[in-house]
Amino acid sequence: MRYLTAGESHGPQLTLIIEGLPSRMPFSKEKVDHELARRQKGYGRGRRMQIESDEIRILSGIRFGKTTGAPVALSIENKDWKKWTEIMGIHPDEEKAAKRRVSRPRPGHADLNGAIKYNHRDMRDVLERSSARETAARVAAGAVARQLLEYCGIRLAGHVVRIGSAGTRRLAGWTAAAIAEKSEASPVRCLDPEAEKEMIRQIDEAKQEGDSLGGVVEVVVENVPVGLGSHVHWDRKLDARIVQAIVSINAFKGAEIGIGFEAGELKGSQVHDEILWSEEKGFHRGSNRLGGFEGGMTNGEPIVVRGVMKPIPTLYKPLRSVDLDSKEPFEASIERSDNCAVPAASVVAENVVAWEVARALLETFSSDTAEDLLREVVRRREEARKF
Ligand SMILES: Cc1cc2nc3c(=O)[nH]c(=O)nc-3n(C[C@H](O)[C@H](O)[C@H](O)COP(=O)(O)O)c2cc1C
Ligand SMILES: C=C(O[C@@H]1CC(C(=O)O)=C[C@@H](OP(=O)(O)O)[C@H]1O)C(=O)O
Repeated sequence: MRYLTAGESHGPQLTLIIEGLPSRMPFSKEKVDHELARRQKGYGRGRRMQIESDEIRILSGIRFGKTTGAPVALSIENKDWKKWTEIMGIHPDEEKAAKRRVSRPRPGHADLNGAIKYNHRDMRDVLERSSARETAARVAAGAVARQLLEYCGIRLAGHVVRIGSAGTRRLAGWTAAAIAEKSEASPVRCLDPEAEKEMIRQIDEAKQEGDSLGGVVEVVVENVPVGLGSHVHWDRKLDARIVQAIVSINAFKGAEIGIGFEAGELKGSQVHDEILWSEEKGFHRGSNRLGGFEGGMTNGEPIVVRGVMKPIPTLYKPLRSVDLDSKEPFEASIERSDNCAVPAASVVAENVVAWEVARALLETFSSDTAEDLLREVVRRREEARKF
C-alpha cells in the first residue's frame, strides 16, 4: 500500500492518491473529516486555521461506503486560495506576484536550501510545498488506514507529553480508549491537568514574547498482532519505519520507541521486558519498556512511540537572515503564524503511525479483500496465543 500527495499551501487544493487498499473495507468520510478537524485544533494555532474547515471530497475508489480495491483519490480544498490566485500564478498577475516575491529566507525553514537546490529566485516556489499544510493530506491517508486497523480490532491514540519545560510522567496502565477520551478534552491534548495548565501558561508567555514553543508527543497502538515488520532486512523493520514516518512530519527532529533514549542511561536488567506465559494470554511480556518491538517486529505489547517537535521557526520576534538579492542582513518577521502546533502535530503523528502499521499489516497478511485480511489477523492472534 502506498500514497502520494500533491498541493501547495495556498494553491486550490491538496490531492491524495492511495493505492493498494483491499476491497470491501468499510469507508467513512465522517471519520476522515473527524481526523482533519482534530488536526486543525489545539491551543497555539494561528489565524489560518480560522479560515480553513478541512473536509475530503471523494473522487474515486469508494462505492456505497466501501473500498472497491481501485486507487482511492481524495481532495481537500484550501479556502484561503481565493485570496492567492494572482500570486500563485493560476490567474497570473505578474505585478502583484513580483511585489509578493519572497527574497528573504526564514531561518528554520526550507526556503534557502530549496532555493539553491531548485534554482528559484522566488522562495515562494519552495515554501508553498514545504509548509505543514501538506500534513492535512497525510492525516487523511492515516485516517483511511486507521479504518483498516479498526476493522482488524487495532486501536490507536495520541497525546502531548511535553510543551517547553512542562511535561508529564510516563504512562502506566492507560488504554488507547482512555488516552483518546482524556486528550480530546484538553486544549493541549495533555492527560495531566497540572501539566496542561503549565503548558498553556508557557504557550501564552512565549506568544507575548513573540516567541514559539516545541514539545514531545506520544502515540500508543493497542491489540497489534505479533510479527508485523521483520528482522530479516533493514527496510522491513517496522520500528525503523515508524521513526522515519514521525521524523518526516514538518519540524520533527527525533523519535524514540518505548523508553528510547532513556535506555542509554540504564542497565540491561532495567530495560528488557521479561517473557511470561499464561494459559489465558499465551506468551507475553512482564513490562513494555521496549515499546512493543524486538528485532524490528511487533511482540504483541502496545506500540509506544514518541516524537519531538522543534519550536515553530517563524517568529514575531525577528531572527537575523540575509536577503537573496542585496546580500544585506535583515530581521525576519511575519504576518501570521502558529506559535505552538504541538497539539495539532500529535494528531499528525497518530495518523502517520496508523499508516505505517496498516501498511505492515497488509505486507504481513497480503489480502485482496478486507474480509481475508481480518481472517488472517484473527488466525495469527490465535496461533500466537497457542504457540
Ligand atoms: C501542524 C504543523 C503546523 C505548523 N505551523 C507552522 C507555522 O504556522 N509557522 C511556521 O513557521 N512553521 C510551522 N510548522 C513547521 C514548519 O512547517 C517546518 O518547521 C518547516 O517546514 C521546516 O521543516 P523542518 O522543521 O522539518 O526542517 C508547522 C508544523 C506542523 C507539523
Ligand atoms: C496551513 C496550515 O498550517 C500552516 C503551516 C505553516 C508552515 O510554515 O508550515 C505556516 C502557516 O501557514 P500560513 O502562512 O498560510 O498561515 C500555517 O497556517 C495547516 O496546518 O493546515
